[in-house]
Amino acid sequence: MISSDRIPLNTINQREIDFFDNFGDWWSEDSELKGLREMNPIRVQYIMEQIKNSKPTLIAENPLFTPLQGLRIADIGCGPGFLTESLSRLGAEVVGLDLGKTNIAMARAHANNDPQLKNNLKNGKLVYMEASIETLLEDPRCLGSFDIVCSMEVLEHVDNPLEFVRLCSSLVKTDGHIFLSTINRTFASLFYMILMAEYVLRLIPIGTHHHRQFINPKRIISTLTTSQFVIKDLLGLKYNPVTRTWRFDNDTSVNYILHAIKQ
Ligand SMILES: C[S@@+](CC[C@H](N)C(=O)[O-])C[C@H]1O[C@@H](n2cnc3c(N)ncnc32)[C@H](O)[C@@H]1O
Ligand SMILES: [Mg+2]
Repeated sequence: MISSDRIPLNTINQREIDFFDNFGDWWSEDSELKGLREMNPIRVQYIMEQIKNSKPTLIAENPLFTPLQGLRIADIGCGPGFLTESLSRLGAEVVGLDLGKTNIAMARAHANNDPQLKNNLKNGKLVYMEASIETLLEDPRCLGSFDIVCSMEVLEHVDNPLEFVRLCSSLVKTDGHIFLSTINRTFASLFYMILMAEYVLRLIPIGTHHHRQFINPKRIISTLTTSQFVIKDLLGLKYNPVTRTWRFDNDTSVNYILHAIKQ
């Protein structure tokens, strides 16, 4: 697939997929997973700022407020489509892919409630696929075919996450972008993301995260660098449980997001 001289590692962790496929309506205000939706504005802001800073010409100048028009984006592990919908509204052609059957059904149903997104679904500018990245890559036309690949809060839920990063990176065009967000493997992430967020503040369901699956950004950076990417940015994300909002922070010891460009 990526290189014919090596056997690809399995990245699918069925237990994780089943876990995320059983949360009812993630879009609801009372969803136990509403924290992910609350994270969406800062991700969209990050993606737009990073693209503008590194390649202003990618942002289309047009009167329809669709600055991502003309770009092809893959959102891997899209859940019920929080980021996917935003990118579609901004004018991109987006493929949202997730192995959760209920998540993909929820994503399609939610998009069908909005006239613009419904139209995008109808004309194939917004596509949801119940599939793994491995399945997507079985179509050789997908290799190097996306301007932007995003995978947000997924790496800590797959097996062999660095293989998953390599698979994501193989979808990106030369000069294209990859955006990844996940959780660092530190004492701080054990304290904040598991003890505090799951057990004390009950911000996310107990059992959502496993510390051994958290990843140091250096490992992702090194994988991307050996896959011909130049790292453009690595930034921490901090959550305020009182205002229920996220902000950027230089501290990457818990949540972080990164951006790289393929050479
Ligand atoms: C924490 S959720 C993140 C959802 C979305 N990216 C967001 O941030 O709003 C993780 C998602 O990854 C999906 N997932 C986990 N492993 C996957 C895999 N190997 N292939 C596709 N999707 C996967 C799960 O089904 C789940 O929807
Ligand atoms: Mg997570």
